[in-house]
Amino acid sequence: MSHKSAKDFFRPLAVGAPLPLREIPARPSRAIHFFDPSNEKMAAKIPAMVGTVDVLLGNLEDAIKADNKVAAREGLVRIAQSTDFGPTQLWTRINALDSPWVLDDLTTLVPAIGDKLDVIMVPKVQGAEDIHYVDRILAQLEAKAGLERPILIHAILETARGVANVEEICGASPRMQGLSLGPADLAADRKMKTTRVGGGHPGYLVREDAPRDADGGFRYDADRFRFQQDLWHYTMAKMVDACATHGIYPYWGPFGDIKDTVACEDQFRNAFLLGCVGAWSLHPVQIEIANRVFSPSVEDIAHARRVVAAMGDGTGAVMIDGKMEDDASLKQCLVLVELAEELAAIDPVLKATYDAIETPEA
Ligand SMILES: CC(C)(COP(=O)(O)OP(=O)(O)OC[C@H]1O[C@@H](n2cnc3c(N)ncnc32)[C@H](O)[C@@H]1OP(=O)(O)O)[C@@H](O)C(=O)NCCC(=O)NCCSC(=O)C[C@H](O)C(=O)O
Ligand SMILES: [Mg+2]
Repeated sequence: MSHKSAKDFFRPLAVGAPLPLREIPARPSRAIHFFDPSNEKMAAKIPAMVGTVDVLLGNLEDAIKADNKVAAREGLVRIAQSTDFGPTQLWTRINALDSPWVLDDLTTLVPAIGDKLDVIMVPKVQGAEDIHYVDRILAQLEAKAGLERPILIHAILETARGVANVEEICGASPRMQGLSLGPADLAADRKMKTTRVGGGHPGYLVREDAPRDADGGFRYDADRFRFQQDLWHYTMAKMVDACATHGIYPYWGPFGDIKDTVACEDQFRNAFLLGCVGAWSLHPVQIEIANRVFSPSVEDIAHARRVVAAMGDGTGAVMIDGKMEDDASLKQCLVLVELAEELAAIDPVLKATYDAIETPEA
């Protein structure tokens, strides 16, 4: 595979297109809230959701009926043109690159609402070639529309080949903003034997060893603990490493069991702890879960600030509550403190909560 030279990497791909960004801005994106712009009831709710969610995403791909594809695209244009999004980002998910709709998605959206669109989510990305294709078209459309800032690209990791190529996907363009894990399509593509959208499976487990009976034989029929395992751990960790390597952002995707808010919270928290910055919300009830889970807790910030204060110039080692802290744990604490600062800048309630934490003297 041929790579661009370093000097060409940050050149615009079309004459007149905006300069690519050298750093992807760390904008809060705890919940990427999906809505169907062709669904009038849903669409009517969007203006009032501005400011309550970090990202509103007009979905054009799966979950939109084929007969409604054009209405969804036109609905998104209408909503974007008539709404002031304030601090909330506007994203869209375009149709798959091999679908009959994607070219019209791009050629309609960029001229009409390119100045309002922050990120375009591209589904079923297989390799760098898919990103290169969208990258060039976006540059041409941006140049034609006279846009002043580049629209970023977010890829969904939802094919086995995409997972195998995750590193080259992350590094394919300076437009790459992040990746989401799409568990439903990925399960199908891998021929996993599940029927769910995210979450675990009661059959994917590890069982406690069989106890022995008095004769030393094994009692295989005894009641034994079973521990459900995480179907997604490998892929999520691989995605997080690839994103961190390339300075872009990883996200958990959807959790389809809307009523099971407890398991949704678990799924989101696993993602948060492993390095993801957000997850998708499919229903209004999932926004609060994502906003809470992907914001550092008061306890974590209180502890992190203590470590920062105790570590002074950042070198050496100290004991806090019986635990050794050094520059490696300090760096972890700074991740949380910096995230809290970014979130406080857009969320006044969170700011008041973090401000109220007693901070130790340095
Ligand atoms: C999941 C839903 C179909 C549920 O809709 P519904 O049955 O209408 O739910 P409720 O009756 O509880 O709704 C209550 C009210 O809230 C409004 N509503 C519902 N969802 C949304 C929303 N996302 N945004 C805004 N408003 C919403 C309803 O209209 C009700 O309003 P009212 O009657 O006035 O009180 C539905 O939530 C839905 O379609 N969600 C989005 C689904 C989606 O986008 N799916 C695609 C992403 S997941 C995916 O693609 C898989 C992935 O790619 C992979 O491969 O893993
Ligand atoms: Mg999908």
